[in-house]
Amino acid sequence: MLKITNLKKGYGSKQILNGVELHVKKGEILGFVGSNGAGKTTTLNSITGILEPDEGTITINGIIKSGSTKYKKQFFFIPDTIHVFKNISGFDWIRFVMKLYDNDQTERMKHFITQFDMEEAMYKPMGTYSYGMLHKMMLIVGFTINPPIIIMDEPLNGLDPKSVLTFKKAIKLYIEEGGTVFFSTHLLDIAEKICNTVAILKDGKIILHEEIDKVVGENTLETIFMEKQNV
Ligand SMILES: Nc1ncnc2c1ncn2[C@@H]1O[C@H](COP(=O)(O)OP(=O)(O)OP(=O)(O)O)[C@@H](O)[C@H]1O
Repeated sequence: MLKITNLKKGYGSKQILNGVELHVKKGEILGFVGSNGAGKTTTLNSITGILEPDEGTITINGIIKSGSTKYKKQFFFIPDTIHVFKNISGFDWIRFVMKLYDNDQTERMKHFITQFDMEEAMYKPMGTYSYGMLHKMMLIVGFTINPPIIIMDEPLNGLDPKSVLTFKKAIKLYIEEGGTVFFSTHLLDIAEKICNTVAILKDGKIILHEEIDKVVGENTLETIFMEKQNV
């Protein structure tokens, strides 16, 4: 599904990604973890085209990363910091994104709007949304357009407990329908519950990519993570 080969990226003289190798298979709900500053956002931004890496190859569904619509339609990205058109309503914006993806799924959109308790807010300008509401709106868009892979940077930031539950249910449905999820998080307990695989980024490389059940065993993901960080 998503294949990253020898990904390298530095800022000035500081090397952040130093040969990332990762093959995310269809059906994975991958928790992408690493310490602050490990390079998770840099990796996600390299996949989604926000950043140009120094070296490496990225493909989704066999399509090599480029600025093409074909590549962009393979994923939907939910960044940590969400910038929106402040005067446009969430509803109008979702309809616009559905057109971009050639995927008019009005009934599905209504379903997720209700599930995320956003019925009232969707008709208001996005400039009035709280941080959590912006995240919910992006999740509604992602699950509505149903692309091959949804990539998210800290998607649970700002979500209330009910929305976290809705998020879990939506992911389950999306995976059953053939989707793949790649999300970065610091919430190891939640990652352990939601994800079926985990990848740890350390010193610019993936030092572990494994099924959660296999890696955790009698331990917790937190313990394994600390062990791998040599803490
Ligand atoms: N535009 C930039 N210019 C210079 N350095 C940068 C830039 N963007 C990121 N960095 C540095 O690259 C490193 C990796 O940053 P990145 O945001 O990818 O890490 P992260 O794993 O997502 O961190 P966190 O978990 O804290 O969000 C950090 O040391 C950061 O300061």
